[in-house]
This record gives sequence, structure tokens and C-alpha cells, in this order.
Amino acid sequence: MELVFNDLCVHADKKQILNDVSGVAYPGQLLAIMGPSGAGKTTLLNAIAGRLPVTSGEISLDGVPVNKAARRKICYVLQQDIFFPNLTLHETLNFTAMIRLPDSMSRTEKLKKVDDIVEALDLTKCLDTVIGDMWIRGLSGGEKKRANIACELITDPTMILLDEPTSGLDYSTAYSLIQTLKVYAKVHMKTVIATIHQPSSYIFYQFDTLLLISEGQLAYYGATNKVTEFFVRAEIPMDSHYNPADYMLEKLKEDEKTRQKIISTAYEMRKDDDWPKELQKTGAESNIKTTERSDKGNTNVLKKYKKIGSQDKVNDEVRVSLVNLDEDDQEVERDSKKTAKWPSGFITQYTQITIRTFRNSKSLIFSKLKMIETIILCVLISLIWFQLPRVEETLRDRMGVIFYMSMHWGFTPLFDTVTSFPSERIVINKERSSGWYRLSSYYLAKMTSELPLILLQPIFFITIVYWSVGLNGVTAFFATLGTIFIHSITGQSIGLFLGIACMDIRKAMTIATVFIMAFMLLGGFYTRHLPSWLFWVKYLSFLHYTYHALMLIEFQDGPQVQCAVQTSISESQFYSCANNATHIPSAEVLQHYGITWSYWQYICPLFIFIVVFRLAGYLTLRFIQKPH
Ligand SMILES: Nc1ncnc2c1ncn2[C@@H]1O[C@H](COP(=O)(O)OP(=O)(O)OP(=O)(O)O)[C@@H](O)[C@H]1O
Repeated sequence: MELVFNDLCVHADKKQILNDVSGVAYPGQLLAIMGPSGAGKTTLLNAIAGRLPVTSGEISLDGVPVNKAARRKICYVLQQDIFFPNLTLHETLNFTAMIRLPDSMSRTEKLKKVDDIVEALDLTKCLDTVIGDMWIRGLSGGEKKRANIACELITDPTMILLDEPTSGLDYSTAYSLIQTLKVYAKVHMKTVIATIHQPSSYIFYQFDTLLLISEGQLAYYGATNKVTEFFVRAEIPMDSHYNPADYMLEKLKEDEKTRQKIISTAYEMRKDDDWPKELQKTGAESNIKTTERSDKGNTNVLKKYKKIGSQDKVNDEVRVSLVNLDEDDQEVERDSKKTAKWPSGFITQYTQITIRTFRNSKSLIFSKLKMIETIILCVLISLIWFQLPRVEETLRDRMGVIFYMSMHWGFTPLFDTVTSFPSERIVINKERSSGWYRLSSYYLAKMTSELPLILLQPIFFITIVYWSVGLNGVTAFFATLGTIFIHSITGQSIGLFLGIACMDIRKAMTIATVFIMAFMLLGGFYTRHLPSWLFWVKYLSFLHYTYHALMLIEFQDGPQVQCAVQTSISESQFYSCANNATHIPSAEVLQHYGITWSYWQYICPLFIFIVVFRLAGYLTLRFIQKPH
């Protein structure tokens, strides 16, 4: 596809970043966007990709003004290589193919597509290597960059935009990457545009066309091999031994006079015969032209153009045409929304994201360190409270075990999730802003894929601790396990919300710690006599409900607690023991500790916590933490 951008102006914060930048990118060719740092290269790429609003000017693909539907054929390779580090390249590419290719393609066809891209980008050798990051060794810088490009090429875009694809690569890797892109563009007739920073002269001449910008203004547009002639024309001829890329940037930064010479020569070039035909027309004419070409159904407007007499009329008609262009654009958008808003269906997206999140979280939640932590805690608790006798003297120890279980299995999933979300935020934002999947399928997949991992953890712990301490029988064991499951899901839901709301691990951890400490202190475990004005706070603590539910399970149907031996200096707090009974009835123990509700009255608030925090997390992601 031929991309034409004419007289593009972009403003941000009332500052003009691009000023009348024009150029054409042809199919099968590589266009380099160069310029000193801060010249506006990334801004131009963002404007072409539709990620930044354009103040004025026009962008068209094959003569049709770009709209949302056309932009789906453009892929954008970001400067940073953003991936899940624990997945292998094969897993990453397969996921991308499954989710970004339409459901109408079979699994075999999608996998074939992956194989083709892998071969074209020479990635076969590292398919089973994990992507890696600064802590995990994985793909090399060049391989990661190719992987990044491969993820975009899978959708078979007609145009590829790359932001500094060679940054951070050594010369030979950068050269081989540009070579690969050149061959790919030629063979598949793709249009490739890349911003590039100080390339070597070999790399520089791999590009067919060059667009040079300085402080947002066009400093050169034309064939790469004609740039030396251009500098002769600007009366600053290049020394032959110089790398042209270095020379151009040096001259643009030398002084304002030299820069102005280059800019004015570039403006003179616009009048040359070999200046692209697509860019030769005035803004008004070009608007009419593109409308004529694009708007097949808009015959009324076309008829009006034929009647144009004066320039004023032209301008009026242009305004009409722009309104109609807008309407046309909206119509295309409406149509495309109806047909294919997302590349794949909800079920495909949900299944694929679930598998990926499961694979990625598995290593985080089930690390060796976690296993060691659980074993040490089990041994420690068993040693402290091994086979507790069911007597009045050890009642507080029994409560201690129950309190510890509820605290540990509420806070572990809470902290695991608080830390997991901000670290995957960058990947999710990249994928969401490129429209890979629905937020709802991601969110549902995230909630369900981590569930088995979070629930598996307490099984081992509870089974060992429950029987080694000697808590209430078999039925109560399963009831305890079920309650701990609900409790862990509550902790996970709160952690997920905090992670989403903060999007920053340190901030999220601080808030989570304050949250937990406050609920522990105010939940009524450490003090039985809270100030009356703080009494209500315990009802906000999910620990309060779980702890009371577990106490109920432990004492309601269990064997009675034996009274302590009475002495003259100690008197039992329990009425039955003080009145010479040998055992304390369960109801009295529960009454003594303020457990007056039924089991389900304690459990229902946990379900409310789950629903409220999960919903809040979704709404925060949808309306507040949107990708930029
Ligand atoms: N949102 C914004 N508000 C204000 N100024 C902005 C904004 N975005 C970009 N700029 C400014 O616009 C100019 C061009 O930025 P851009 O990132 O496009 O430059 P660049 O040529 O890609 O630079 P580099 O090579 O250093 O990446 C810079 O001076 C930058 O500070």
C-alpha cells in the first residue's frame, strides 16, 4: 500500500511538534525517518499509526484517507520489546497467532503462519528459549527485536511501522535486521517505515527513501542515494569520507543558519519535477481528490465538485467534503465495528489468555522459594502446637492456630496478586492499545487462570497443620479447607484491585500493608475492647468473617473442651467450669468469644467482598487505567 502524508501538523500541550511534514512510503520499499533527538520522529510515526491526533494535514493509504478500518492493516513495532519473560518464543508466537488471527482460520493454518514468520525472520534456532528479562537469561537483544517484529507480522499487515528497531543492537545484528526487513518488504510488497538513530553508512543505504526532520520541520524527503546531491544544492557539500547519516545530523545541529539553509532547500524541493506527484497538489485540491477517490457512494459531493467555479467555492466545497469524509469515516467505522471489532472471538481470547496467564503465573506462584516457605511454616507450627489437648488451658493456642491460618491464607494470595498485576501491566497495555483482545476476556481469564494455582497452595499447608495440631474431625477439616478457599479468593480479589488501582508495585505493597495492618488491629483479634466509635471497622475486615467462621467450625460440633483444674487463686472464665462442670459446652465457648452468627452469615460477606473488589478492578481498568 502506498502511504501519503501531506502537510502534517501535530500539536501537544499548545506546542507545535510537527510542522507541514510530507512524504510518501511505497510498497516493497523501506522509508527511514531520521533527525536529531527530539526532532519529532516518534511523533510522526505515532501520527501515521493514528495514536496521536493530527491538527491539520492528511494521511491516505492508496489514495483513501485512513480510517480505523485501514489502520488495522498497519502494524506498529514499539521501541521497547515488551513480553512476558517466563514464556518461550514459541509460546509467545503461538499465543499471538491464536488471538490475532481470525477464528475463520484453522489452528493448523495459524501455526503454519507462525512457522512462515519464524523462517522469514530467522528465529528457528531460539524457538524454545524463554524470552527473558534482566533477571532471567533468555533471547538476545537482536532475537528479542525480531520476536517483537514477528508478533506484529503474524497479522500480515500491509504496512509496518518501526520505532528505532536497531536501538541497543550491535552493528552486525542491526545490519542483519534491516536486511531481513528489506527482503521481507520486497518479497511480500510491504511498506516499511522506520525511525532510525545514527545508522552506519551501510545500514543507511539499505533504505530506499529518507525523510529527515529537524525541530518538527521537513529537512529532506527523497531517495536515500540522492541526499549528497541535496546537500550540494544546500551549499553545504558532504565530505566523501563522511557517513552521510552522521553528517546530516551534525549539520542540522551545527547552528541555526545552517539548519535554516537545509530547511529552505527542502521547501524548494517541493517545486521540483521529481517531487512526488501525490504531494504536489495544494491542500484544498488534494482533499477533493482523495474524497473523489475514496467516496464511491458519495456521488452528491462529487457532482458538487464539477460545478466549482471560484476559489471561495472550492474552499466551501472542501469544507463540505471534509464533513462528508468524517461521515464516511464514521460509516466505515460503524461497519467495521459490526463486522470485526476484534480479530478473534470471546471464547478464543478467553481460552488463549487463560493458558498464557496460567503458564506465566505458574512459575511465580509455584516457585521453589514458595515451597520452602510452606514447608518451614508447616514444620514450625507442628512443633509449636503438636497435638494440642482439648482443654480450657490451651483454648487460646487453638484460637492462635485458627487466627494464623486465616491470616496467612488471606494475605499470601493478596500479596501474590498485588505484585503480579503491576509487572504485567506494560504487556497488557501494549496489547490493549493495539486492540488484540477485549478487556472482559482478559479480566475473566486473569481471574480464573490463577484460581487453581492460588487454591492449590493451602491444600498442602492445611492438611499438614490441621492433623498435626489435632483440630476438630474429618467433616470440620473439609469445611475448614472450603472456608480457606473462599478466604483466599477474597484476598486475591482485594490484591487484584489494589494492583490495578496502583499499577506500581511499591505503591501497591505499601497500601496493601497499611490495609492489612489496619484490619488486623481493628478486626478485634488483639483487643476485645475497641473504642465504641471504631467498633464498626471490624465489619470491613474480611479476616474478621473468616476467623469467626473457622472458630465456629472448630467448636460447634466438636468434642467438648475439658475444664481446667480449679485452684483457690484461679477461677475459670466459663460459667460451667466455675460451677463444677467437667466440660464446657460448645455454645458457651462460642458465646464467650462473641461468635453469635451462623456459618453462612459469616461467609456471605466474603462473597460480597469478592464481587465488589473484582467489579471495582474491572471498572478501574476500563475507565481509569486505560492504555495510552
Ligand atoms: N505530549 C507532549 N507534550 C509536550 N511535548 C511533547 C509531547 N510529546 C512529545 N513532545 C516533544 O516533542 C518533541 C518531539 O518528540 P519525539 O518523541 O517525537 O522526538 P524524537 O525525534 O522521536 O526523539 P528521540 O530520537 O529522542 O526519541 C520533543 O521535544 C518532545 O519533548
